[in-house]
Amino acid sequence: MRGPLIVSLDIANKEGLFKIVDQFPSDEGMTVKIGMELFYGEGPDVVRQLLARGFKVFLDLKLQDIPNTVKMGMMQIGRLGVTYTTVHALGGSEMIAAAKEGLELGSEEAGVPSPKLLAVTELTSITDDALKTEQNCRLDMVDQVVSLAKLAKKAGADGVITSPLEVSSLKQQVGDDFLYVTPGIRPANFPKDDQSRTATPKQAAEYGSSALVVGRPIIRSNDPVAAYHKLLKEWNDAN
Ligand SMILES: O=C(O)c1cc(=O)[nH]c(=O)n1[C@@H]1O[C@H](COP(=O)(O)O)[C@@H](O)[C@H]1O
Repeated sequence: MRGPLIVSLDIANKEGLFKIVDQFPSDEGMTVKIGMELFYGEGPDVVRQLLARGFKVFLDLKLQDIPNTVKMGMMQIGRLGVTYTTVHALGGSEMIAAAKEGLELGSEEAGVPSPKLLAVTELTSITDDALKTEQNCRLDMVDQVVSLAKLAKKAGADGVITSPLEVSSLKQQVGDDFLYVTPGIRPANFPKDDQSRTATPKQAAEYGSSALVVGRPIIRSNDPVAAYHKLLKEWNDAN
């Protein structure tokens, strides 16, 4: 079975959040992603409320700092009972290993399962050109993403975040025993917004994505539940 279609709830406050969330049945084990906008405004209580309603939560704060600071931050995240969380792979192998250690310590202390640690490779907003001219990277996008994914895997991450466009190379070069979670998902005819490396749910399935992350095409829709089910069907029905 295919992994989840994770709905990214990039919304400013609890009122706006629950206006959308309450339209979805919470008994389907659906996974929702909370990012920095909501978390900085509302704090960890909003995560607890979503968990209490039966949602699985992906807490996406993309930590990147020295290893000890990340470890201590991840201990706090580990206590919450979320299913996934993120670091930037560019923080390095020691930082990724420290993040994993922090998650395990925090979750063990709280008696909840340890969240899966996903390392962000190159953001899906980064173009091939920006990789070369702004990051001064010698590698092509695919090779850079593969290199970061290998580093993240060796350091103990459970998977990476990347665009669907790199997934088939990742599966060949990094292996099937690793999660490839892909944002940058756009239905045909939906604007790219600030995303650069995009694909439809069907294309992402064909490339071999483990799970999708979709925000604006669902939450900005007039009917978020219908938009979710349409994309979910496209994801589940693809070969
Ligand atoms: O870590 C992420 O989730 C992430 C990584 C990345 O490279 N690109 C990316 O878009 N995301 C997140 O995925 C979501 C995509 O939202 P939409 O572009 O609205 O579908 C946002 O919450 C981003 O923060």
